[in-house]
Amino acid sequence: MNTEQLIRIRRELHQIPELGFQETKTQRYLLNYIHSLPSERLEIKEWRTGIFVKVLGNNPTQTIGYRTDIDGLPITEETGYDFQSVHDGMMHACGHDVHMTIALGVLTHVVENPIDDHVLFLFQPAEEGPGGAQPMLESDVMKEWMPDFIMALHVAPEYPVGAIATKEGLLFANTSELYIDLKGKGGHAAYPHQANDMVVAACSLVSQLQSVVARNVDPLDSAVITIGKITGGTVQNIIAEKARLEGTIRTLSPESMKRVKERIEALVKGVEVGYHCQTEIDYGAMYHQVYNHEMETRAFMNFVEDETDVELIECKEAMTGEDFGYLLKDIPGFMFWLGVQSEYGLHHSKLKPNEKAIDVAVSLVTQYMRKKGTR
Ligand SMILES: CC(=O)N[C@@H](CCC[C@H](N)C(=O)O)C(=O)O
Repeated sequence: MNTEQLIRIRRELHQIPELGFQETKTQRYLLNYIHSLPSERLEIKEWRTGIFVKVLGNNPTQTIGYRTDIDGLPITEETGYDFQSVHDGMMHACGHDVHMTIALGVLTHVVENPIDDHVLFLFQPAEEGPGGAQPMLESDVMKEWMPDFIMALHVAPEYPVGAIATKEGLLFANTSELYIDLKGKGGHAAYPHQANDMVVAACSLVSQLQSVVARNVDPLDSAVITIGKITGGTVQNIIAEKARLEGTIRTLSPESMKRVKERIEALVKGVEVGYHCQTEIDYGAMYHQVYNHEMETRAFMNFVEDETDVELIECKEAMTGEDFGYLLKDIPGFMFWLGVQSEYGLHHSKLKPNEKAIDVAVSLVTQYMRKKGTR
């Protein structure tokens, strides 16, 4: 596929972002494209709003896996692109449009120039939540088609266009969503002594939560608690009966996730007592850390350095989460960042990944697959 076709695909996908497990138009778009390829070597299985595609190898002894995520985010786009999202309040603000395009580029290449081994492509829904990797891994299709190795990439606005950044071992954090509901007693704004105000309780709790990372986590370890959304109350002159905090927790080990949660639970209990209210905590979706297999990652890094012109950056771990971590728990492989140099970062309404990175990634991934899967 040439650059022009890749960019057209990226822009078309960019226009139709959909939330996790609602990616029906995206799935249709991907299927239409995949069905346009010569079919002799292809086996295609739909899985919920995702797709498994197996490209049969010439002389297979193993299966190489490649995963892309396909969902968008609930963000109103402000890029000013003339191919802006046509779905109100939704945007590909985490680069999954670029990820899908690269996967289609690699798939096309492998169909047109088969390697010895089979290649399995996972078009995975719901990476941003509630998580598609784990159920996809547990699916019957995966039991039948389980790859021996798997790789994936994620765009990185902070790195130069087309550069690759990765490391052996821990790459992305453990994550857990965090939802806290507070229920007190509403009332007239002029009679605070007769009510239990949940806006005040929620504000206090948000401040207290900051102390967990500052005071309960070893400074040489790392953790993040971000509250991204607060809702509560009805109008300006009624004391709020209910409030809800929505956030996420990030830690560098499953053990510190447990400790951070214990501290959050203690603080929420304190608010319950202190503000005479009922509380409920829900941890929503949790993602296992992305842990790159040492040997596989080192082999890839050596390949990038010794056999390509692509810039290789040995990066630090990041507090981002990725449910690709579940796949790496069971299958040897790795993930890497692909530099797309954008002024605005991931999850920003003005994220503009540089499209020049697409060609670089398609060529790099296909070259590596060919090296791994040809005898
Ligand atoms: C790469 C990236 O941005 N991934 C997301 C994963 C979200 C996990 C879950 N919904 C959560 O918020 O904990 C991220 O926010 O890091």
